[in-house]
Amino acid sequence: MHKDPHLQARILVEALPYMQRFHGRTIVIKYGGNAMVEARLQEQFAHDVTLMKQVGMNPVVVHGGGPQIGIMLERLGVPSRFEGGMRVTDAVTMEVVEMVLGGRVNKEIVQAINRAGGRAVGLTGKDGGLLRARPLHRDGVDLGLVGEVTWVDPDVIRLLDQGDFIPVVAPIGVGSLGESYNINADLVAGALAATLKAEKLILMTNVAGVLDQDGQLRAHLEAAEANRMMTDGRIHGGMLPKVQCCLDAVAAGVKASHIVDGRVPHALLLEIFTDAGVGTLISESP
Ligand SMILES: Nc1ncnc2c1ncn2[C@@H]1O[C@H](COP(=O)(O)OP(=O)(O)O)[C@@H](O)[C@H]1O
Ligand SMILES: CC(=O)N[C@@H](CCC(=O)OP(=O)(O)O)C(=O)O
Repeated sequence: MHKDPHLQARILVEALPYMQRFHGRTIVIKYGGNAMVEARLQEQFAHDVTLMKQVGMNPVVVHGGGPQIGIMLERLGVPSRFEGGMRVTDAVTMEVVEMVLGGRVNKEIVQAINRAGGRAVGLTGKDGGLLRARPLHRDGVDLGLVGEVTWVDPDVIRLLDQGDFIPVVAPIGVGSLGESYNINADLVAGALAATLKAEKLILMTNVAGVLDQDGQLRAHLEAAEANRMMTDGRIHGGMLPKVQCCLDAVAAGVKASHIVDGRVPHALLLEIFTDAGVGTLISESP
């Protein structure tokens, strides 16, 4: 399955203890960035998730798709803008978001995992009442149908795990009147990891991890230092919600949260099965 002999050797030597440690455990993965759009990386991701399942873990995939939504909105001539990293979502935009995320993107990932030998099932937050949501209010800005998760009903995920299926979740929530909400995928992954008391939350992105002001990768950040970096501006922009979501997850009982470089081939396997890992580990302060 994996053609890189160097990687094969490392995994053979280092993986066994991790396989034992994570057996039967839930690992929530936010899949996004280059790893999602580059065909070769997507194929590797699908193999990695399938392997995790085959050796007894319960991977749960939450996917993004911002760029794919942007392309479709442009094609349809629907203007789009972001406020504080969130796509302002009116009713027409929501229709497109639901079609692109719940349809095209979700099924592409399901198909990639199935092709790799896994059994994936695609869901949105509407399926089985998985993700209840309400409007996200931020600094008085009206974001329309952008949502935040208010309640996770994990029954459908547990059922799929027991049936040896790999759940693939599109970040769409449902309101009390059945209306749809567009939720940032990192936030959905964090909420799911917290509810499932996951062993790990892994956010795949397009940078090496959390960088210091001199561009050095921080391989490990404890909560107190992560908070300092957010306050003094070393962590800003799109990295802010990621780090906040990792901190929320560990505070809620997730053992460790990781921000990993999805541009690295087999980033997921390296993170889970090797001693060094890739990217930044965020944990509670001792
Ligand atoms: N300390 C930091 N370390 C790394 N990236 C940071 C940091 N602070 C801000 N960023 C920015 O956050 C971006 C990652 O967030 P984002 O683009 O929203 O990711 P994604 O598209 O994967 O969700 C980086 O490209 C970088 O511009
Ligand atoms: C509210 C909001 O902004 N939702 C995102 C949902 C998709 C997402 O989060 O995709 P990425 O992880 O690829 O950015 C959006 O509309 O783009």
